[in-house]
Amino acid sequence: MKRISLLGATGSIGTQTLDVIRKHPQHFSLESMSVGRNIDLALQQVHEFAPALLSVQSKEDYDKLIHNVPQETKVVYGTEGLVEVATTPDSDILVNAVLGSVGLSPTLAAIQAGKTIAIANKETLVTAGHIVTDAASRHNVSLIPVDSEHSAIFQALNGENINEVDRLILTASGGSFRDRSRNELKGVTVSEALNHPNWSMGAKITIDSATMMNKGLEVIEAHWLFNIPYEKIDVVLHKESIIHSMVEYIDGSVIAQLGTPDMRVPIQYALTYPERFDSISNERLHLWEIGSLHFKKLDMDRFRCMRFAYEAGKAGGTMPTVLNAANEVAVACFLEGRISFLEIEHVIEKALEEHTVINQPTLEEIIKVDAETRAFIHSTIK
Ligand SMILES: NC(=O)C1=CN([C@@H]2O[C@H](COP(=O)(O)OP(=O)(O)OC[C@H]3O[C@@H](n4cnc5c(N)ncnc54)[C@H](OP(=O)(O)O)[C@@H]3O)[C@@H](O)[C@H]2O)C=CC1
Ligand SMILES: CC(=O)[C@@H](O)[C@H](O)COP(=O)(O)O
Ligand SMILES: [Mn+2]
Repeated sequence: MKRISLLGATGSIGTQTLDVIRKHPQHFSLESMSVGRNIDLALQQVHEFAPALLSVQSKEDYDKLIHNVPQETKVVYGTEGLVEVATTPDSDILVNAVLGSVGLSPTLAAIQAGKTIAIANKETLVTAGHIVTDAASRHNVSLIPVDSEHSAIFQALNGENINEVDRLILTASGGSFRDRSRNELKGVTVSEALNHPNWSMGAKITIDSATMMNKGLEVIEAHWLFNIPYEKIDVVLHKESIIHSMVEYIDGSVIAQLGTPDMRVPIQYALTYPERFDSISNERLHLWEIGSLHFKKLDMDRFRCMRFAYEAGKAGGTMPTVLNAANEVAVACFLEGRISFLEIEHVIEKALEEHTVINQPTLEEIIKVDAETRAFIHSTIK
């Protein structure tokens, strides 16, 4: 029996993690969970899974909830609440499926507590990759990827020698606007942008897919998870999202991982690794039904956020922190209808241009740069 702590239980990855737990009750139990603002769903989840600990985002929601949860469930809130969930003494593994760089402090706390981490939350690795990976290696903690591309690479690296890797090849669907030119991006709506062709995901990552910032964040995530230089990480457009990513070795062999687009597969693999359990879904990959798979070279002038991400990653230090914070705020403003789709990349570019990189930043410096960048974007947009 593996006892699980789950950050972001009410989200897309969070609810699919609960599907996996529900499918294998003899193997998994939910020890603790956090939510943001979706208190109604949180209550249902608490009644179904009976975790010992629940964290909510605000004191206000804590006050509302405290009398509605069973006595066996302790309720906490805020960043301290996230940290308490992440470090639950009785849990074996943390699934980090919270959204945004708010995931950084619970991740670091979990590492210090020696917890294995199934990591979906990419913003944490982008904003402070060197701090997270240094801490994980010092505490001998495994970071098991959940993101579909990184799970694919993790599987393609299984049993191989990392020194014999020539390159990592991440696949990108191209997102909601993959068939439009830059000119055709003027005036696109939020609901068009939220219409991802292959995956059903949370709003922020769906917009990131449309701007291609998602793939940019994933390049930086791959750099930190697999310790591979940016020059050896490529992205190829693959509109079907069937090949989830590939590793090319020095002898020219390419090992890929394929499957239908279903996040419950990589989530479950992260929880069962190195074993595999029965699939949660009956749907199998029938290549004859798909017929053909397509691949295209990535155009960095069309998808400018890809260029920003490579440049920020290569610049290193606090540059990826700026990239991430600017993107988080810009996407939130787009979702609120305050800026246009193309303004997302415009304000991110401004933030990157304004920033003077700090090399090997401390955690305090990262937190400060994150806050300053958010303030800068808000003032730019105002
Ligand atoms: N969805 C997917 O298929 C994939 C997602 N990822 C990554 O996983 C992470 C989660 O994505 P996804 O599940 O789509 O996101 P969602 O928006 O669907 O869910 C986010 C979760 O985090 C909670 N949350 C948001 N902000 C806060 C906060 N400030 N404090 C506490 N809790 C908060 C939300 O709570 P509530 O809803 O209650 O407010 C919700 O439980 C992201 O980093 C994403 O890039 C990676 C690969 C695939
Ligand atoms: C499911 C998943 O891992 C997402 O990150 C997905 O990859 C988004 O698809 P694209 O970014 O390729 O559009
Ligand atoms: Mn992904």
